[in-house]
Amino acid sequence: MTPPAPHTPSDPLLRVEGLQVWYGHAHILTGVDLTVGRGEVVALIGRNGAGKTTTLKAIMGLAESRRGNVTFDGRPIGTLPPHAIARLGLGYVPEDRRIFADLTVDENLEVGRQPPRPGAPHWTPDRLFALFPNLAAMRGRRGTRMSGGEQQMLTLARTLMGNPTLLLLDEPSEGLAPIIVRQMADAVRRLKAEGLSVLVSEQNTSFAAAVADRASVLEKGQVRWSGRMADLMADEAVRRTYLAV
Ligand SMILES: Nc1ncnc2c1ncn2[C@@H]1O[C@H](COP(=O)(O)OP(=O)(O)OP(=O)(O)O)[C@@H](O)[C@H]1O
Repeated sequence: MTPPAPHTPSDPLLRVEGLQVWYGHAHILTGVDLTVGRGEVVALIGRNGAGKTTTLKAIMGLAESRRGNVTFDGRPIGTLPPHAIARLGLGYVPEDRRIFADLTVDENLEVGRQPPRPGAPHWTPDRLFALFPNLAAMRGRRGTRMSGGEQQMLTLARTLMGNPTLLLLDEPSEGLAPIIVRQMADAVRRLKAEGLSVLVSEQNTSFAAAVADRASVLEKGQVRWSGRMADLMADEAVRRTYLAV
């Protein structure tokens, strides 16, 4: 038997093996392997078009043509539909902010409310406003009158109202002002401190370095490197080969 890669959790919360995805005839993911341990933040890093969004969508059951093994908390989820996967405790925050523009901040949060889940942090609007103070100052504001960064935070906060055990976060820093990026990184670190597990896709290596324990580097639909985030930051050759440095 092949020994596990160093630093890989032996009983991960999420295990992805040989994940393949096709869009029509285009074979986009050709075999992605990764794990996320309990309470761990893992960064899925790669250049534009490497397949990060496709990987998260496929884990969430949103890629129609997919193959491979995905287990969550020991349970196979590779063939389940997205709503069944969400019900098991996976929260997905897509890259394009998905808020209800005509609803207020408070109303958007209510839309996401789910019962508490054993083993997962239990979120209430008040706890989320402590995590995102800017949202607290605009509870009655409608989505149409919020900035991109505020909408991104609201999308994350609304997903947390579902009390997930694992969060799939797609490029949370993209297009945000540096100060909002810092607030987002701070929020992810606090989520980890609450015990949440996170798989975060990023092109921004410094954001990933600020939040992640481990990293998997994706290129052309495959993981080419995985290990500790600190080791990736120390290895300029790997970053030069697979990422923009
Ligand atoms: N719906 C689709 N139909 C066909 N091809 C697609 C579709 N969505 C993505 N692709 C292609 O799949 C590849 C991977 O895209 P994906 O969005 O997963 O990459 P990414 O790493 O998330 O990049 P980005 O940072 O640009 O979002 C790209 O070549 C992209 O053009």
